[in-house]
Amino acid sequence: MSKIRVYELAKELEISSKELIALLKDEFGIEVKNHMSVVEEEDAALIKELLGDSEGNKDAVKEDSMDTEGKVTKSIVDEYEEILEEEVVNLAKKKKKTRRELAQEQLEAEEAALANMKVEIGEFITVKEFADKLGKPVAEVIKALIFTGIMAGINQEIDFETAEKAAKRLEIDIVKSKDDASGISDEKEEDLLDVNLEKRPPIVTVMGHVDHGKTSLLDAIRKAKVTESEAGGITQHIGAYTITINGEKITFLDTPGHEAFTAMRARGAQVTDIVILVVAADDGIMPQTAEAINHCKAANVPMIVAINKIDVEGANIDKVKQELTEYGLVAEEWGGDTICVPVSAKQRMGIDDLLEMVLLTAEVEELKADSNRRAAGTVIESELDKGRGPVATLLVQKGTLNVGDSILVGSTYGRIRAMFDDKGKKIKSAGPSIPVEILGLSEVPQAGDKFHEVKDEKTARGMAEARKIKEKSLQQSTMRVSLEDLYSQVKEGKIKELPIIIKADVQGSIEALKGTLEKLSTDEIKVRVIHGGVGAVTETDISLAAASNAVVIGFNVRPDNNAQVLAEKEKVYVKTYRVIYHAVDDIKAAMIGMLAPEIKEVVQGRVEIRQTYKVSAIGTIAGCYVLNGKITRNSEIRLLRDGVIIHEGKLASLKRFKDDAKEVLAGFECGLSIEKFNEIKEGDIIEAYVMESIVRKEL
Ligand SMILES: Nc1nc2c(ncn2[C@@H]2O[C@H](COP(=O)(O)OP(=O)(O)OP(=O)(O)O)[C@@H](O)[C@H]2O)c(=O)[nH]1
Repeated sequence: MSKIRVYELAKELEISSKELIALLKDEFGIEVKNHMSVVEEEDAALIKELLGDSEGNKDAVKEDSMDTEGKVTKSIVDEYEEILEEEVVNLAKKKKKTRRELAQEQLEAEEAALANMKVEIGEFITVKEFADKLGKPVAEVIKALIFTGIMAGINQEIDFETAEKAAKRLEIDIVKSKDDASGISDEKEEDLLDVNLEKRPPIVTVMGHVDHGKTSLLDAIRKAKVTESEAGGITQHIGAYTITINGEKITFLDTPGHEAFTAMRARGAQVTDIVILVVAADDGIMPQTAEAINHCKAANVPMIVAINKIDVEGANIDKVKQELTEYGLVAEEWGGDTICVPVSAKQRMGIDDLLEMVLLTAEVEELKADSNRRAAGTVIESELDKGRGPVATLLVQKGTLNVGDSILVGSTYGRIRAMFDDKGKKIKSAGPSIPVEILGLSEVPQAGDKFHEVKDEKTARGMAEARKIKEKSLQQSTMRVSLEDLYSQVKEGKIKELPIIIKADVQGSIEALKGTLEKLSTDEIKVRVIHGGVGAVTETDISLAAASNAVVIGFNVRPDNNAQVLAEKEKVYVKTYRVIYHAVDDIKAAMIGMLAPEIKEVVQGRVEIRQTYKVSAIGTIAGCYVLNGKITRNSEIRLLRDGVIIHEGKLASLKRFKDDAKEVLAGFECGLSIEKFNEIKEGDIIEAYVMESIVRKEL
């Protein structure tokens, strides 16, 4: 077996023999005596590979080009060879396997270490700090950022996602650090901060149909628990309050109704632990009760039913329980698991029982939080006060919030200057489930925004600014589920369920659609109707859809104006049909990725009918006002009464004063008549639209 001498190898590797001898010993476990010792060719090749010289051009090394240490006479060389060769070879043979293995292991370990060597960074970092962490020149990092579409200066803060994209270009892996100096990380990492979980008070929202007694019940609860000394002088100060019963606290959110609840949820904030559903015993389940039930179910929040107004003549508790069963809520006393408590908000009857049930439910839910960590929670309400500046009611959900703390709230920030409790009393700190009013924010945040305590105001400001930039780009890119991309989303495993909200002109259609649609469920995707209701598609439906990532299907009804605006803002997919099987076909096709090319309807505007005249020769002529957009002579139109489609067709005439008009814009009056249709009434709305043919993208 041919061998190579240490000095020859050292020469090839462009290091000194001394260095090589040390390297052989330390890194490869090969012990050689001096520069004249021999190294087996195989080992030498491996060493060369590891040290970067794969050529292994040992022939180029000549004896007379030895390094300084190699200036020895031939006879000494021979002598050494004679004495040592056998020894070294024996040693090499003995160690050969181990050495090779060792080298191989070393190589593998290094590769693994390289693969795992990820740079940790927090949620936000300045470009300079980022470059330092990556060990790259700032200019190179800025260049990488530009390639990812971000123009950033050296001191500008970038968020983790942006950093990740830039790092990818630089072929460096980064991970979000667990110990983020800013104090904010994603929800999962947030949970890591919860070390010492203790019981916390439940947060309760009251929902129900109009006039069933939500406000009265909240009043009754508040008054029942106000101590004698407080009575009279205390008016509630903020949109949430905490009461104490049997030494235990309960926090009530004082914005009754599911609109606020769902609007918050659409913003990603779920603060309510338990919902009290108020149903008047003399009225039973009404449309908004049903809506509330569906909203709670969609949010997976436990409900307690308060059967109210039991003092009223005609109150029928059993009838309410019976009606509840139609919504899958079976009273406990009937063998189900829905707690029903008969109460009278007016007579203050049953209030204590109700509160006890709330505590019991809270117990079962095991509501916990760590009060010894930095604070986090949600904005309940906010306003700009002339004298005090931005004022916000915050619900602390984790940790303890103190006066002087710096917080990041949505895309605004501040340092808490003053803090008040629900009775307007100045306080210094607040723990989990406690609502407080705070001063000191730079701007008014939005209800539903989350807040986080951060290490200082400077960090808070930097992060708020970075969030604003991010929000802008997000606004352009957020897309909720739509039928067009349903199939690809299912295939990519992004969704496993298609929640649907159905609005129709009659209850029968809802039932029919619900049954048929839910039967379309496959192993890959479950179709689930989360809410159905009679009437136009409203803002509440859109909020629920946004909160649940649902699509809205209208049957013979249309979205009202506000709903249309909100749907556009929230990017909720709304589609209306006039034939049930068209809706079913569409969903079926979307699920298997076979949506046919369609003619898409583009709404042009809405016109309000203000007056009608009957002209015997022509029929009904309507005096109108264009509310928004425009109407054109050739528009397709549909006539809506209370959101329900009464007629679809074309215009017979469109006039401005006496003259025929091609189009009339928002803010102008016009006269019109409808082809073969005379039943126009004051207050009706005409929706003008055109059909545009769009080629659906291949799914
Ligand atoms: N007899 C009787 N009347 C009640 C009771 N609870 C509420 N009411 C009355 O019912 C009416 C409606 O009560 P509210 O508390 O305003 O109902 P609400 O659900 O808050 O109504 P909105 O805020 O309009 O949605 C009021 O006239 C109350 O006085 C009750 O237990 N018994």
